[in-house]
Amino acid sequence: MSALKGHLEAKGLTAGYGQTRIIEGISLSAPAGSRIALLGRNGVGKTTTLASLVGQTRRHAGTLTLDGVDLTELSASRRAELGLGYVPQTRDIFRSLSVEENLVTGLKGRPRAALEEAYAMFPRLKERRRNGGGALSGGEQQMLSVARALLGQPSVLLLDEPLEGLAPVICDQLMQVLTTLKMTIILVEQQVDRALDFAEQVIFLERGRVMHQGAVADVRNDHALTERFLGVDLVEQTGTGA
Ligand SMILES: Nc1ncnc2c1ncn2[C@@H]1O[C@H](COP(=O)(O)OP(=O)(O)OP(=O)(O)O)[C@@H](O)[C@H]1O
Repeated sequence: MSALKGHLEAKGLTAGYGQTRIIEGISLSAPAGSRIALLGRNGVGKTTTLASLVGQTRRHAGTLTLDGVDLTELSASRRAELGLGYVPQTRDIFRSLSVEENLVTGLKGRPRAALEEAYAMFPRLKERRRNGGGALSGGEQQMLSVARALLGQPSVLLLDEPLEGLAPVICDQLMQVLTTLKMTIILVEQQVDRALDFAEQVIFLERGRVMHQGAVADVRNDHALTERFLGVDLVEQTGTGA
């Protein structure tokens, strides 16, 4: 059996939109199979970081490798083919296509029978497979967006605020599914508690830079860290303190 793939390594990534640099010198290492929460206050560059990893921003400096393969100069579509899966904050599903047609766009040449993987993961999508993407609830749209990314069999999955606007029970279901996945996952999420329950490592961003990378366990107990980078005292907020 081959070793687990999905070791993503960024070094000194500086990128933005046009001439504007939003992230500066981002270095991060996501070992194969690791789960990383990318956190920070609004506007610090979390979305831009994910978009830069998948090749959707303008790069000014830095390098990116996946399992030693240099992705730096590769297009977004080539990066996707090589294993980067992306679920953007906008859940970019096709509203005029049915659920099943949306899923088919994620197959990337795989046989249609692979759709059953998506339906097994999210039975709700099977029930709704003939419905238009635009007729789905927010939770169903998010399931569709995640399922479509997974059909491409990525070795790294980048998720941008997947829980935004979803009811708590749907958040529970989605996180439950994500927990079963055997791949590298980088999660941007405003629901910090859920992100920390899910991840092993945390990266804090501030003004487009990585300010801290460490184990979740250390972050949970460090009031100063969470207060500084998130503006919340997690220990107080969740009542898990002394
Ligand atoms: N397409 C764009 N063109 C120009 N500037 C942009 C664009 N998208 C984002 N920005 C700017 O980049 C900065 C970082 O935004 P980004 O969305 O990456 O942060 P974020 O940490 O994900 O924020 P949030 O938590 O609010 O989603 C912001 O100042 C934002 O205005």
